[in-house]
Amino acid sequence: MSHRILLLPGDGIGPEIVAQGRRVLEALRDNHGLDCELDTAPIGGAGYDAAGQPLPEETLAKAQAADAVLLGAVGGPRYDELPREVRPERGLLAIRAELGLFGNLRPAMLYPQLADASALRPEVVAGLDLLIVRELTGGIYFGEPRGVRELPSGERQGYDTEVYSESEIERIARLAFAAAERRQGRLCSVDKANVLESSGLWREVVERVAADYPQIELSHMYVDNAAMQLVRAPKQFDVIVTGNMFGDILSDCAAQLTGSIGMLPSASLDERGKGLYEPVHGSAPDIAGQDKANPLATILSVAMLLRYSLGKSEHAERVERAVGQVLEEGLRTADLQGGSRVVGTVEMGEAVVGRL
Ligand SMILES: NC(=O)C1=CN([C@@H]2O[C@H](COP(=O)(O)OP(=O)(O)OC[C@H]3O[C@@H](n4cnc5c(N)ncnc54)[C@H](O)[C@@H]3O)[C@@H](O)[C@H]2O)C=CC1
Ligand SMILES: CC(C)CC(=O)C(=O)O
Ligand SMILES: [Mg+2]
Repeated sequence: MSHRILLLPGDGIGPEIVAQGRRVLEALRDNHGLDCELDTAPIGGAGYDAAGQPLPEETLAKAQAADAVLLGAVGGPRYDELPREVRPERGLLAIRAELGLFGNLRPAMLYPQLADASALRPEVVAGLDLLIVRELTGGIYFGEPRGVRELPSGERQGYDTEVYSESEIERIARLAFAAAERRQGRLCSVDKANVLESSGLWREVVERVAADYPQIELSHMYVDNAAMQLVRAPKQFDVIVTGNMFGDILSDCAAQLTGSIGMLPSASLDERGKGLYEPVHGSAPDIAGQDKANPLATILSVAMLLRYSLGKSEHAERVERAVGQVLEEGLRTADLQGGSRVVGTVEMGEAVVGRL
């Protein structure tokens, strides 16, 4: 059966890095028996330019029909003056919501070849392998009401709402407990239950779900401490489960432990395991169009796509081994310290394809 994969390059460095992800998929198709059909559609600022909406209807229809989606990144200064409803980032939030992608898996793993590139001392990060499970379609990024209102004094006030229902918390908790079962059996739930009502309920529901997973060691941590612990002693974590905004912030923080945000892939899954795959980083306008972006987070997202949505673990491992090999050979994009040769986006992609 041919797998339909939709590519959504987006904005900024998005087209450059997705082009390298595409080459990997094409090489697997042409030389390693991966039966797939690739299609492309605009999203984010590119969607706005093409169709006046950050998530054009045709793009959504293609994504719904696809077996898996690979996305680059959206956003950039060109679009910052647009009304908020049509900003590129709204297109990303909308596709996550429309596809029901509530479960965002963000592994942060240190390739041993990058021990020198980590922001932390080698002995603190050696062997680092943690997984952040971020709730992706609820919380303050989606909560209503939101907006800017005028107070009686004439002053304007901006407001957003953090909301989580029991069912939303329960399904992300189950996904995280199941992930912990397949890993080292430790789950840390991160919240701000000392202050927020929504976090109080979060903690209560996670505790309730824990009764079904007696073999998992569950702990709770406030998000401010979790940010500190991630940079103090990250290996204490196996799986972290948290809400949308806390997970967004903590995963950028975890990126630095692995050497660069250009190394972090992600999978966003629906209830049936259908998914959208994207690097954790954004559209990096500061380096867009300069052949400087690290394509490895996108290429590692291709590996996650192969594993989770296509059930092709052998192909996924082939991609991950190829990434390890180019790092072993000393190739580095400019965001990564160390190595013996700095290469651009295209050359890094070519090198991975060459090692497949
Ligand atoms: N998933 C998405 O599409 C996301 C989009 N954004 C959007 O991206 C735009 C820029 O946001 P920023 O806050 O600057 O975050 P960013 O992640 O785009 O960039 C932060 C820093 O990391 C660097 N960086 C990011 N990816 C890299 C890569 N692959 N290789 C080398 N260096 C890389 C950038 O050059 C920059 O210095 C904004 O419009 C923002 O809304 C931000 C985060 C996620
Ligand atoms: C534009 C944001 C909604 C996306 C983001 O920062 C993320 O998902 O990591
Ligand atoms: Mg983010």
